[in-house]
Amino acid sequence: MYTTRFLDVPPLDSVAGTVRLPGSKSISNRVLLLAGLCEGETVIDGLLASDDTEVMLQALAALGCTVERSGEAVCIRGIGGELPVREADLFLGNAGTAMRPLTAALAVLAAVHGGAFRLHGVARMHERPIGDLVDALRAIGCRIDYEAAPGYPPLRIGAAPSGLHALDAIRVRGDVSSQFLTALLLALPLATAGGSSARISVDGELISKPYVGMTLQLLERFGIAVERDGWQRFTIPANSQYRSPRTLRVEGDASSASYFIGAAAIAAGGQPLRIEGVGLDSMQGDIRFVDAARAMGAQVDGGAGWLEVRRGTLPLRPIDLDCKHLPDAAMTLAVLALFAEGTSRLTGIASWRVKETDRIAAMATELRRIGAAVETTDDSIAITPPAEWRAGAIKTYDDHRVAMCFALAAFSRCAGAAPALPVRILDPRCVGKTFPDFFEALFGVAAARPDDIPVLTIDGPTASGKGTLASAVAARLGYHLLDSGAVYRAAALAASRAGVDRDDEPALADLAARLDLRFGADGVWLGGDEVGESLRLEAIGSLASRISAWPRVRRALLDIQLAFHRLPGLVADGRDMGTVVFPVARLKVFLTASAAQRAERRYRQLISRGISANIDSLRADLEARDARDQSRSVSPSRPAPDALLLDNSALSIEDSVEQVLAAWQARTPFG
Ligand SMILES: Nc1ncnc2c1ncn2[C@@H]1O[C@H](COP(=O)(O)OP(=O)(O)O)[C@@H](O)[C@H]1O
Ligand SMILES: Nc1ccn([C@H]2C[C@H](O)[C@@H](COP(=O)(O)OP(=O)(O)O)O2)c(=O)n1
Repeated sequence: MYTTRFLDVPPLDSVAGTVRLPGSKSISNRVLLLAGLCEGETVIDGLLASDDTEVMLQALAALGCTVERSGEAVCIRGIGGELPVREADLFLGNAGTAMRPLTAALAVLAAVHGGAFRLHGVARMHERPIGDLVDALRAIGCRIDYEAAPGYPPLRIGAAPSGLHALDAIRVRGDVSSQFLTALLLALPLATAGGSSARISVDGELISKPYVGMTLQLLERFGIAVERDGWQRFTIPANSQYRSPRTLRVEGDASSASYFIGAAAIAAGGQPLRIEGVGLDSMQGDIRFVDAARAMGAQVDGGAGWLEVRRGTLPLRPIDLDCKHLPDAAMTLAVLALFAEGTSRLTGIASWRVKETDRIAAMATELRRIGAAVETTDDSIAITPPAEWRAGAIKTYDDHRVAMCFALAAFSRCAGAAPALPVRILDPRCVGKTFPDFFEALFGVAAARPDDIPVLTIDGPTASGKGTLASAVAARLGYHLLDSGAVYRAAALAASRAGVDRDDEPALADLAARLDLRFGADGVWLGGDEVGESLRLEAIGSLASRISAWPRVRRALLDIQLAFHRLPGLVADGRDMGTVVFPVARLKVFLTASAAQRAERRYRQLISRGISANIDSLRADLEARDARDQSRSVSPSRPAPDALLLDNSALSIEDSVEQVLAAWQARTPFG
């Protein structure tokens, strides 16, 4: 997951390959609650790992459920209609799918068993209405108090003074959020233990019916057969009891699929994009996004648990659609509208106003930012594609779906934008709510023209701070990091281990060409050995300096270095990054510091690692190395003509990082 302040998605051209979707958030949190309420163990496979499921898991654990994780599966031992923990303070983040059902379940449990619970979340959660659900629960005798603003969390739930009653005449509004009805359906089986059935009537037209359909299907899996009269009346039979299905697999998230269906509908690429985890048999309403994408021009095939999508008509056909049944995936349609020939209109989206943010306002603002003409009403949005695309820094409002759908704006070339533009996604971490690895998954299947994948190079002499600066800058930009010195050092280490003479160019080049080198989060691996520490030895640095003077060695190591040039971008440090390996780099920094400073830094670095060192010999060594690196015939260490020269002798690390980031920012269109 990207936790940077922003992520620049370069102009993207095509998609290909296979993407596996994370589990559906809606199914995951419903199943977790049901597993938590029933007796015995339920093993849930394919559960979404995200912020929203995490708060649900923590709440269940706090309420006395046993939660065991093993790999992809989670095993829940439920409380079986009892209430082992009678007091808890539950933080539920911004997860509506946790707040609403837990409110209903705890209100009913506390009414039956007694107890005191506090439910709260982030600031935005305290702005999301829950009054209609609370009213329905109060009407059957539950005790729920508002801690602050009436109608909104935080909530305090307590024992019911006179028990539950009027179970046969429960009323709930269905036209604001279907989550209220879902919450009641999930929780009310608990209220039927005393021998009465529970009957719920829906006031107003029920929105998001497919989500309620999903709730009913999942209840059935847990042994609860709800009788349904159209979408207005629901009856839960007396003495209903949750029965664990023992094992259950969560479908991939159909809303998450929409970003990839959308990408494949607009991107070039002869092959279809395969999407696994959700298919045409899905129980999720948002699978109907497939019909909308087809109507706009996409070619979609599919079966049970899979989809294959390719571009059909482009520009897309504009769409005029009532989106009541697919409120979440409809946001993706709003961005696809940028690729249509004419104005698209999405109606029936009043529920957008009470989601993670006011989504109608957010989408309108951000679509306009990249050049679209947008008109909105209380429950609709109309989008006309940009006459001229603009590079936009997209605000995401702590809303995962805003972040994910706007990533599609990076395909602007497919809509004819010239030049093609990158898109900046602010606070990309918000995708953690439902799809923590969304951007990684996108970069795994999307391709960009090499010239569009940005590179920032940092060259300079030894101990000037290249590595420190490069890794800090890469971390701030969310880019890959190439420590090319480590590649030369690895070749030197391999040569030293194999006993190859430092002057035997053909043997060294042969060894370099076969180097089995892997850089991973778990260290640097040469063959089966982790060699991170060994590479830093001064003797290996010196040998690297010597063997790196051989042209054939340099050539043999080129591909390893070029392979780092991947989406979303690269920061590369070394001697010839800007001059030879990445001459097209957007920013080339040549970093220097006085020899005295550098010797001092290296000395401190070695001492802090418990390696003894002598400052005078270090200085002599580094001066000899500088001379060799600068004077060799191929790729000598020197600044590129267009390099930014930065002497950091008198700068702190943070100051150097800020200076380089400022120079980088000035070279982006987001300035
Ligand atoms: N601007 C700076 N000011 C002070 N110390 C620095 C600065 N940049 C780097 N250092 C320190 O100098 C040492 C050598 O830096 P390193 O990044 O390993 O250099 P290089 O990759 O150029 O050989 C590190 O211990 C680092 O913390
Ligand atoms: N792009 C590069 C990177 C390193 N080298 C050579 C020259 C250097 O003396 C050695 C070791 O590089 P490294 O950057 O790890 O060395 P320092 O950390 O600066 O001491 O490799 C090179 O020739 N070209």
